[in-house]
Amino acid sequence: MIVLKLGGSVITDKDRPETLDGEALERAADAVAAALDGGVEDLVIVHGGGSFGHHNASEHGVTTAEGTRDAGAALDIHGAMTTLNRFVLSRLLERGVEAIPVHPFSAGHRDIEGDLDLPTGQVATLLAEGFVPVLHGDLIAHAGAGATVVSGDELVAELARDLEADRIGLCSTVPGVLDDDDAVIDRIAAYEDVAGVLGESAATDVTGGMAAKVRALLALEAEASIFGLEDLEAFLAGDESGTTIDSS
Ligand SMILES: Nc1ncnc2c1ncn2[C@@H]1O[C@H](COP(=O)(O)OP(=O)(O)OP(=O)(O)O)[C@@H](O)[C@H]1O
Ligand SMILES: C=C(C)CCOP(=O)(O)O
Repeated sequence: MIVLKLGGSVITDKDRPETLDGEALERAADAVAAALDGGVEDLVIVHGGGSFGHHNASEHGVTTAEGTRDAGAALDIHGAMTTLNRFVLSRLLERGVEAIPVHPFSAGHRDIEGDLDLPTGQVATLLAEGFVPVLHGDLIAHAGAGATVVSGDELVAELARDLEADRIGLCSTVPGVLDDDDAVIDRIAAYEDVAGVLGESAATDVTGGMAAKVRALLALEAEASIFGLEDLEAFLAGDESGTTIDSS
């Protein structure tokens, strides 16, 4: 079973509010369709927000920790994400991928500590029935805070743990985690080893950029990869690509 995140920075133009990167999304959808034709069976896709969601959340002052109790603001942020989700689904459906949306806002919650609880029975059942579930970064009910943002990276980690994923990949706009000289770091085993080079996203982003990604993946028992769009096909074919995160 593969859990794949299509980063919002890849499939949108993250600097322009609510703008797709149509060409990149088509390339990603082509790679997914080719992998399924080539024998990949169980695939869960999660996509991020990019220029959908982050701008709206930022305008309303909402992050993964700062919530809102304003239903209008909540709908604005969630609505931007479901709009992007429809675009992603339509590109996959056009290619014969049996893609089905799963909206985290209607499924999960955070407790008072901010810990995420995401039921995955519906995802497992959709997989068993031959569908490709497509989740997305979203808002989520948060005890004591109203509704906060849940990033696609957190969802990937939760799904990978619960469904015991064999492979975990984050496709982003960079070819991997980069060092001070912009070279791809092959392997990361501990946060302290790379803390100095990890930063936020260069664009508007409320979920912590590369630093949050590495943290979320290091908390997993299984290995995970961070790579660019040019390596998506290779990752889906089983190759090692970009940066491998492995804390074991
Ligand atoms: N050491 C680093 N190596 C690579 N990228 C880094 C590093 N430090 C910070 N970054 C930033 O992190 C960004 C990737 O994180 P970002 O959260 O934007 O990606 P994404 O998951 O693809 O998008 P989204 O969060 O919208 O889904 C890069 O574009 C870069 O600006
Ligand atoms: C900003 C929202 C609503 C979701 C962000 O998800 P991410 O792009 O995976 O961090």
